[in-house]
Amino acid sequence: MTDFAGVGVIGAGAFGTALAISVARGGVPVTLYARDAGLVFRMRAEGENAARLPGMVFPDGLHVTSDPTNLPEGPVLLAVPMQKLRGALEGLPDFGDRPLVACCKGIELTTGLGPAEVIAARRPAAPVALLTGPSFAHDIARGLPTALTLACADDTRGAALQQGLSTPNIRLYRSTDVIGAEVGGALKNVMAIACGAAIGAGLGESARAALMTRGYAEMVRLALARGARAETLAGLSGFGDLALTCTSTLSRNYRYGVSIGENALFDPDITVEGAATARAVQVLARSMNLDMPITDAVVGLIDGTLKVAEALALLLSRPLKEE
Ligand SMILES: NC(=O)C1=CN([C@@H]2O[C@H](COP(=O)(O)OP(=O)(O)OC[C@H]3O[C@@H](n4cnc5c(N)ncnc54)[C@H](OP(=O)(O)O)[C@@H]3O)[C@@H](O)[C@H]2O)C=CC1
Ligand SMILES: O=C(CO)COP(=O)(O)O
Repeated sequence: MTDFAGVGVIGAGAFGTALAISVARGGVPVTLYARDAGLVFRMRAEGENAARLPGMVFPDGLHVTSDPTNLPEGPVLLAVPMQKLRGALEGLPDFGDRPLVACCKGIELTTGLGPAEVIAARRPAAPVALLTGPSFAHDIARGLPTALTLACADDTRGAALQQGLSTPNIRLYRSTDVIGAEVGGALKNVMAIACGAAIGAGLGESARAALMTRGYAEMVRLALARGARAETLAGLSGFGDLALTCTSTLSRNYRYGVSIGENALFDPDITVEGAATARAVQVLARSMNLDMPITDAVVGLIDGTLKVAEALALLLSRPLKEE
């Protein structure tokens, strides 16, 4: 299935661990890097990542390390949260000409850049790609079928990665529209927070459908303004992930939104990419003179400057317009 000697995965969170399990099950040697040597010790002893993906037994061919120079020759997948990506790169070796594949979703708060752009800025000589689309880590690790987008500006390189990183349960579709795939993966989390808040506040399924649809319009608006293709947003990395994340209680972004709608507490240690990304997108959109009312509402909800009823009133009182 692959020409790669092996695959390295940076970040032993839920997603990095799930990807490592699936690729190794496909017969490709994988080394999973965690910065915490204690966690590496426990994962070796227990044959699983009990902290992030309990019950998912490591297959043969999956190795763990706390030394990032120990990764095999081949692509390196970066599966850390978006706002941690730049810092993670600073602590990692150069990796030469090995392809670096961003596996995170979001926009960097300090720069307005997406994950592939951050990697390209920090590692200008490396080939860069993006793996994104609708999938929960638990589904991947359980071997359930998933379809994702592998985006790479260099189509030849993208084809090799598509071939090499597809697994028995991950079917990869290829795209050269990296910006479109980045924007879709980032914005769907913002919209999932909005949908969760609506459901949590008892506004109903019709309100959720409206938010998903008008949220999709915001995704396309930002993507087109950044030079992406509209059809990318209609694919797995946009519409596909929007559909999954806005409708499933397995989504952390959605559950965070529900907690806002219910006025309930939410564990601050849980990764919720849409929160920082909503703020980053608001800044970006304003600098580009783009109208992003749902994103603005989500920022207000997260910052506590808006209650759900006030956000709703703001959205509903906007001037009527063509769809
Ligand atoms: N979970 C899912 O179902 C999916 C997640 N994703 C995306 O994957 C990305 C990661 O999410 P997920 O795995 O769920 O997050 P988790 O919260 O489960 O884990 C994040 C991991 O990143 C590690 N990390 C943070 N900073 C660094 C660093 N500087 N160097 C090395 N490792 C670091 C953390 O290590 P430590 O514990 O030491 O802090 C932790 O293991 C997100 O962008 C998310 O949107 C995409 C699809 C599905
Ligand atoms: O990206 C995901 C599904 O595609 C995971 O969503 P959450 O980060 O909201 O759990």
